[in-house]
Amino acid sequence: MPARAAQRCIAVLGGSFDPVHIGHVRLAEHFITLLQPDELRVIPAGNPWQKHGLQASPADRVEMVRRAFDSQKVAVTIDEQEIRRASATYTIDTLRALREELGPEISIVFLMGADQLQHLNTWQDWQRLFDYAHLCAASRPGFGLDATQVPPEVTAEFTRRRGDAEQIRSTTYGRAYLAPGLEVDISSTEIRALLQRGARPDALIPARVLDYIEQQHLYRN
Ligand SMILES: Nc1ncnc2c1ncn2[C@@H]1O[C@H](COP(=O)(O)OP(=O)(O)OP(=O)(O)O)[C@@H](O)[C@H]1O
Ligand SMILES: O=C(O)c1ccc[n+]([C@@H]2O[C@H](COP(=O)([O-])O)[C@@H](O)[C@H]2O)c1
Repeated sequence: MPARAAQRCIAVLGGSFDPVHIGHVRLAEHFITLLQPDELRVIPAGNPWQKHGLQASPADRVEMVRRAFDSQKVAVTIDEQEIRRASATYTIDTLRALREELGPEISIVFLMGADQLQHLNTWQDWQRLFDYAHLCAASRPGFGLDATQVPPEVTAEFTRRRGDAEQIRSTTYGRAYLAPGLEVDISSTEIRALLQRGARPDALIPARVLDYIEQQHLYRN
């Protein structure tokens, strides 16, 4: 199926979100500003096979994500498909399901931070991801986007497929985009450690997410 003109554009942010933080929100907002999508689809991972187990339950992660993305300029959908799927979470399965659900005339744009770009070549069927979606990656402190930090085959694929924001918005899949300039030095790992020590990382997490963490006594041990 050749890429065709897109009627609408959906930006997709997948993640463990254990817990969701301001880095995730800023990543999404960066691409919302750039691409002006019609919808942001946030997809909490069910069973992220490259991580060593998650601390919060799927239900808690879904509720935290709901709270974190409750005031965006675009429509936001929290999509629980990966949580419903029992098997390991592979993005290729998710994008295939999204394409099936949305049909051939929607631009699907999968967003990620540079840490994931740096090992994209280890993802299941990573080159086939472009058969279903565009891929956009943003910088992250400690993780650059340039060829010295990204595996050569990933850099080659992103160079070959490079598109601008308008091409990504207006075609359905197959392009790549690198966004330097996002420098939000926050990670879930750091937040879990702070919470475990009894700190209150209110500058790192949306207020309503921190309220939920406290109410539910999450990440205390
Ligand atoms: N501060 C950040 N800047 C840019 N991208 C980010 C940032 N934090 C997370 N991301 C991206 O968001 C997606 C989901 O990340 P994830 O939920 O694993 O958070 P994390 O902070 O990396 O978690 P952990 O510390 O547990 O590994 C990934 O594509 C990741 O690259
Ligand atoms: O498809 C894969 O093999 C794959 C490998 C690693 C990560 N991902 C996806 O990348 C997104 C961010 O993952 P993480 O581990 O940073 O939370 C999330 O949607 C994961 O399902 C996907």
